Amino acid sequence: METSLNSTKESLLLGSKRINLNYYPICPDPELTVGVGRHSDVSTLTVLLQRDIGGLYVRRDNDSWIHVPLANGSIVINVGDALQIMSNGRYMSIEHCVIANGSDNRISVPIFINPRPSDKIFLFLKHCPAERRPCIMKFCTGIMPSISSEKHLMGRKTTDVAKIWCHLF
Ligand SMILES: O=C(O)CCC(=O)C(=O)O
Ligand SMILES: [Fe+2]
Repeated sequence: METSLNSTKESLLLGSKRINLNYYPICPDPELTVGVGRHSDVSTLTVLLQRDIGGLYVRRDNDSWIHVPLANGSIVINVGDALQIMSNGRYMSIEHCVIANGSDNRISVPIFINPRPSDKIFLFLKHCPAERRPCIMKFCTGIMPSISSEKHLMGRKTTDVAKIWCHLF
């Protein structure tokens, strides 16, 4: 079956891209520092390139974390908060963190693929079974970076705060 891509939807999913270059200097006592604290990305998807050093952990449940295995030349794809919102939780954003390394410098290059800041994102209703009521109906992605600041998050995920904020729209 041939399906053509709707360019309006494409820009909602992938309309803006940002690349970060992360450098984590070697740390003699990694226990005493934080590489990157636990968070989920506000993106639709994040494409992550990392050197063969390791240190990226993803959360499995309340108490356990999985060290993302390193495969030569592989990339990691993280589901972000925007996709969680648009899919009404069918695809959940993944909480992750980075632990500093005791024996080598670490470099990573995340490419964040996002809706454009001016976009309002909705869940795609036709992909939402009738029995599952939407948690977040409409959401202006321009405010996501401010939600994800520590002040507003207070230990919660961006999507949890969005459930409260969305009532303002
Ligand atoms: O350095 C990494 O592997 C991940 C960095 C990260 O999670 C981020 O920049 O959002
Ligand atoms: Fe991240």
